[in-house]
Amino acid sequence: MEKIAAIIGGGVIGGGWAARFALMGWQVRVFDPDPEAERKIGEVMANAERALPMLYESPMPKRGEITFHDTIAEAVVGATYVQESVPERLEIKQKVYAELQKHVAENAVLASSTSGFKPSELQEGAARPQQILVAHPFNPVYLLPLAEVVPGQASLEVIEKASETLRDIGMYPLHIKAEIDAHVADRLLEAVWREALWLIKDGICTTEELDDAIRYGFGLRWAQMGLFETYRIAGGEAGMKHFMAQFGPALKWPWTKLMDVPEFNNDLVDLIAGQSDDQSGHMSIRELERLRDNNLVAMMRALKGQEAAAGKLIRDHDARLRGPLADEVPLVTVRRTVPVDWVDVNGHMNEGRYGQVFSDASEELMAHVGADRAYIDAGNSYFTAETNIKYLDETLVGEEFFVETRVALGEGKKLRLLHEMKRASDGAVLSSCDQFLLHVSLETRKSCPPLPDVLAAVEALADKHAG
Ligand SMILES: NC(=O)C1=CN([C@@H]2O[C@H](COP(=O)(O)OP(=O)(O)OC[C@H]3O[C@@H](n4cnc5c(N)ncnc54)[C@H](O)[C@@H]3O)[C@@H](O)[C@H]2O)C=CC1
Ligand SMILES: C[N+](C)(C)CC(=O)CC(=O)[O-]
Repeated sequence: MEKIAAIIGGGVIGGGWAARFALMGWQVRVFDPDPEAERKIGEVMANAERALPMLYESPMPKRGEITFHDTIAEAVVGATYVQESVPERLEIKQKVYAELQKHVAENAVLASSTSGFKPSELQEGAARPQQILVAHPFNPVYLLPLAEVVPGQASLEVIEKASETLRDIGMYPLHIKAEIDAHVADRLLEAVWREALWLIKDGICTTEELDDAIRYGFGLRWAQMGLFETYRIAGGEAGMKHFMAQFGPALKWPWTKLMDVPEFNNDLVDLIAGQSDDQSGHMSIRELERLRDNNLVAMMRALKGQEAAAGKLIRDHDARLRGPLADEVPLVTVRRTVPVDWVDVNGHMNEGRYGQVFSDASEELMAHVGADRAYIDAGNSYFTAETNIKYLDETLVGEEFFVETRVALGEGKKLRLLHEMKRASDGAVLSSCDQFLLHVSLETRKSCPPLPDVLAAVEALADKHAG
């Protein structure tokens, strides 16, 4: 069944949702009265399609289309999931929900991106309050996985459907059971923001120094473990109890001004905006976005290797995206995008990564002939004895490519694979690899014939690929 999402409001956040849904294979229908909405979403999509596929080793789903519609009624046709991202004004949001509920399917999910409103405020006066909930995302929506799901009066069915949809597009639905203004994460962000405004206003540090205080230290810690696990470790062997005993009294010391808000006036705006211009004014917002996206991709890919938090989530999603190989000649064993962390000082994919690409291709082929994880765990495998890689053209960051693999020889314990790595946009051959493998027993660490089923599958492929 075609998956259809409607995006109501296509600004910074709606654009990010549209891009994530489309890149994950959903048809996306947008309503936004701004005549510039299509251009703006196009620009967000350009950044998103460069960055999001870099997170994955598996082929991405076939991209969905983004279409633009003149009314809410038209935009919600066929939608099972609607994400509202109109401005943070309660009266605008409530009007949008009244219109939505006249046209949308009764079993569709209506989710709001609101940063601060409680679901009960959105549900007030609605025809079907149980259909509405909050799914609060983080910018850039196409890369950051968290969505705070706050149900209020939403039914269990709607909560479950919303969570399932969010997981389908690679997100992490965090169910916040009680509703409060600004949910959980924005409460924390707002507290840090207020304290930061004081520090700048009082002349303690500049915007740049404050950013340094985060990005060289605790920001890195938070990205992988959050607050409480980090502080548990900081308590030493005695853990959290000792940490609290040591730092508890500081709660009463003047370490924080959080109860107090700096006066929001033009002087404060000019002070912060002026320092921010000095710090980052040499780059456009789009350039800053690309820098941010590269850093986020590299960090999340590193966490993927450690199976930590967001990294583990993406790794598991990767596994769900990976299907069996299509039975075609030649076999397409790899389809992916060159991520930022694979590029070297020459600005192209480093030669070491080609080895990884062809190793991934042969692993896929092995799984295809039955030499999969279970086969290896049972004590049999193939070892590579020789590879000859030719680098034929440059492969650049963000480029999509695929690998075609042929079995050139499949006799007894010998397996010879010919791989060709091709650019997806024009089919140009970027690299080739002639790889010779030997079947081995993992017990004796010596070569031996494959088990009969694997040998038969290898021989069948060699026949199919002959010539
Ligand atoms: N900007 C951020 O960092 C984040 C914002 N949010 C939330 O997302 C929502 C949207 O915020 P942004 O995207 O930042 O705002 P934005 O101003 O960039 O986008 C709002 C869009 O809604 C459109 N719009 C206005 N009235 C509309 C209507 N009646 N029907 C359909 N579209 C309409 C506008 O033309 C505009 O394109 C807000 O609720 C905000 O709290 C959530 C997470 C982060
Ligand atoms: C500033 N903000 C309240 C709109 C921020 C958010 O809601 C989440 C984010 O992306 O930081």
